Amino acid sequence: MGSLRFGRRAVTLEEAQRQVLQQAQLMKTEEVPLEEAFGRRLAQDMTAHEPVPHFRRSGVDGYAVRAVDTTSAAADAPIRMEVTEMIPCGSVPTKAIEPGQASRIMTGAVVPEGADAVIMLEMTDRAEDAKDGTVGIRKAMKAGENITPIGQEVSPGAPLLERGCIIGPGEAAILATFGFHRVPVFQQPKVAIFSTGSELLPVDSPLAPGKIRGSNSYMLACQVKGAGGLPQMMPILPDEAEVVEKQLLAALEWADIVITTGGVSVGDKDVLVDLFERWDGTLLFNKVSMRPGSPTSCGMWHGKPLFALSGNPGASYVGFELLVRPFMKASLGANHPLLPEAEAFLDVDYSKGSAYPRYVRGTSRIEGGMVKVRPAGLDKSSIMVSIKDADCLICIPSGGRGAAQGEKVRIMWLSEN
Ligand SMILES: Nc1nc2c(c(=O)[nH]1)N[C@H]1C(S)=C(S)[C@@H](COP(=O)(O)OP(=O)(O)OC[C@H]3O[C@@H](n4cnc5c(N)ncnc54)[C@H](O)[C@@H]3O)O[C@H]1N2
Ligand code: MOO
Ligand SMILES: [Mg+2]
Repeated sequence: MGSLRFGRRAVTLEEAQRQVLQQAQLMKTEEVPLEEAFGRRLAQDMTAHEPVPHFRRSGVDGYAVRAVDTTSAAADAPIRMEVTEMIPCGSVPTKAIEPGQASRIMTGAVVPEGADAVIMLEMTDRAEDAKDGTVGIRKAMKAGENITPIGQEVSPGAPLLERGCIIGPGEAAILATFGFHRVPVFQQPKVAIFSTGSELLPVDSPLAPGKIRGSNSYMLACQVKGAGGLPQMMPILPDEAEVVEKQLLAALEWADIVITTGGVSVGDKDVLVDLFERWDGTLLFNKVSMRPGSPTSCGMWHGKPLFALSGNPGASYVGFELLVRPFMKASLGANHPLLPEAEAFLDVDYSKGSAYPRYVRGTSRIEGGMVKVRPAGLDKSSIMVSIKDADCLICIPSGGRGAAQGEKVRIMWLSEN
């Protein structure tokens, strides 16, 4: 049994996160069509090169007029104006508005020169009813009314999007508006996911005595995908250090990140510990003062990170959220790679003390404008079934007493990206 198995020095979670983030390098960039960029992270800041709108735009269907011509207009005293033309969306007015004139105009169309207000159709007499080509204006207009000035929404040179942002609906609309039909995005990290353990069966296997179906790879692949990576589920690894070394080295040839689960504690068969005894990589840490996932280890091997997560499903899930996701987010240019934090109130007593801070999978609800949280299920690192109910991690400080119902606690929001 090697020296790394026992007497490990635990680093705090914050220290582990700092070390992991220090290793993160920005992914290379690529250009993809806008419609393929949804959910990806933008690889450069975007700035407006045009104003929006780029012409004076009518906000209503009606008539473009000079406000000064309408000062004495009223519902019972319409002013008749000569209608010069009809301006639909997408075309350009051909006539400037002179005193006493109006142009029929549609929402989104270009307001003609000379006009400084657009009166809604409902405030006019139907021009069609007048045989003389005039329209009755029944309301006094103010200058600027119902006209969006050039650049009101965005002026040229204004910042539009920051590098690292996720391209969602709002971002897609901005990119389309400004004609970015090819978008610079960060390449998605390729993540090799290995489960270790001779007890693990493929998911299509019937159960056998002492064996279980491996679920961590599937769970982690989902997490990787949500975090913007390309997961590759690898064959289940046996508890043999030479085989594990060979397989991981092969994966490091093409993967940007390698994740293993299991075999990282103090058991005789905990094969990742054996690997760390014999490899030529650099161990960053092999113990974190947190529950679950205290044996979580991380090292750099051939310039790539190897995250060795605990085998227990709860520990594996939390280890990914607290260490792997931040690394991935940082590699993809996110400004805030760590899980966002908030304050919440405990809905129930949590009496389990711990030598290490706990990151309890929690379910939140809003009551009276306050966030209330409770453990998503039985809080044991071996419990898998409640992971689906967690929307946050409840941070319980170390110490013997846990935390009482009603107590204010720090939480970290879990999200899909
Ligand atoms: N004497 C001690 N025993 C343990 C300690 C300790 O400090 N001293 N630490 C405990 C803690 S904490 C954890 S967490 C686990 C960590 O175990 P490993 O990371 O070595 O994981 P395994 O031993 O391989 O498996 C643990 C558990 O998880 C199941 N497992 C593993 N892989 C999968 C998978 N892909 N899908 C589903 N379930 C999986 C495995 O069957 C075991 O039941 O060690 C404690 N023990
Ligand atoms: O610290 Mo272990 O990873 O929870 O049971
Ligand atoms: Mg073990």
